[in-house]
Amino acid sequence: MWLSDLLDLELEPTVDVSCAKYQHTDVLLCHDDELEGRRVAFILYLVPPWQPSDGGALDLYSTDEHGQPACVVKSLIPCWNSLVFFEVSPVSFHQVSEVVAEDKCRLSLSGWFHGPSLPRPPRYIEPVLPRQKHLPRDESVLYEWVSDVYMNLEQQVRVQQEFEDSSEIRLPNFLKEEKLKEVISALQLAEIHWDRSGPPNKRCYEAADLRSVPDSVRSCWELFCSEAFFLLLSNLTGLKLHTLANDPDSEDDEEDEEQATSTAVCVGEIRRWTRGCYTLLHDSDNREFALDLLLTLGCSGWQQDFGGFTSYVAHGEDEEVSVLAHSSH
Ligand SMILES: O=C(O)CCC(=O)C(=O)O
Ligand SMILES: [Fe+2]
Repeated sequence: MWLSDLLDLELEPTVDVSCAKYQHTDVLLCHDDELEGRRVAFILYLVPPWQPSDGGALDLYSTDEHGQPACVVKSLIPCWNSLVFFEVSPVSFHQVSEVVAEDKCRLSLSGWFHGPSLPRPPRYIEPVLPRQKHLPRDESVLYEWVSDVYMNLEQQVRVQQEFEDSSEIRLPNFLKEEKLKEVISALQLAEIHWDRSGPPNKRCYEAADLRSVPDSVRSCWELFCSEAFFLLLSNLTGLKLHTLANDPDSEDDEEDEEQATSTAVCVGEIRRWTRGCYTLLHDSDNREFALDLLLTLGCSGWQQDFGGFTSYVAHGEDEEVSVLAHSSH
């Protein structure tokens, strides 16, 4: 009644409540709480004396012109027996920042009051990143960069078979050792301009401004975008990523002609992942076939519990279909 009067809205007599416990390293990433009928979110904190340096703040986000979360504009430090509530709306983005205190437990009772649903604005559709056709580079770029073993035709057939069986493959020692070293040290030494990627309800990591990367990094980048690399990838995967690639599935010329007009394109980024970085599953706006390629740099000695793995979930399913842990490259 009190809340209904205060907010001047009709609330249902029942309420959702649950108890949450956040401890060292726990976090709840940016979300808006929106679900049919949820109108007011509340949290009652049952915490020991809490400092901003303990983490675990309830961070509230501003939104941009597309209604997407932009930056944290308010951080509420939990406090014993204090009640926080806010209206759930398409712009009520918030997160619980990582608890960094090692020995404190952030306990809370939280839930939602329900009422008539509000009309929602249409979901924002992100523009797709510009894709590019391959760069005209002949196969000498492959001999310069790619380990000899992957240039061997028999080995390419073996890789292709394994890829076709499991839809994923890890190619250890893919780049020539000296080239890899060159790229890693250039990445470490150079003054690269890193931009934070968002919005935080979808992703949070840093991407290099390609204009600021040193030459060896740019050359490595161009390797992956090169015409010769598209052909190599076709051989390694059996996918027709280039008009000249063999396509074992198509025997008639008509199909070949059709595919010739739809040569693959590529898009990518040089990303830096540090503590607190993530990408979140979200409804993707355009469903398409794509080959994901990841080259991890500077991750030797990486261990499972460092995090930073990539997980794939099939559309409409809850379970992961595969998890790729990071290895040296
Ligand atoms: O515990 C908090 O401060 C917020 C929790 C929350 O946002 C949620 O459970 O949806
Ligand atoms: Fe929430």
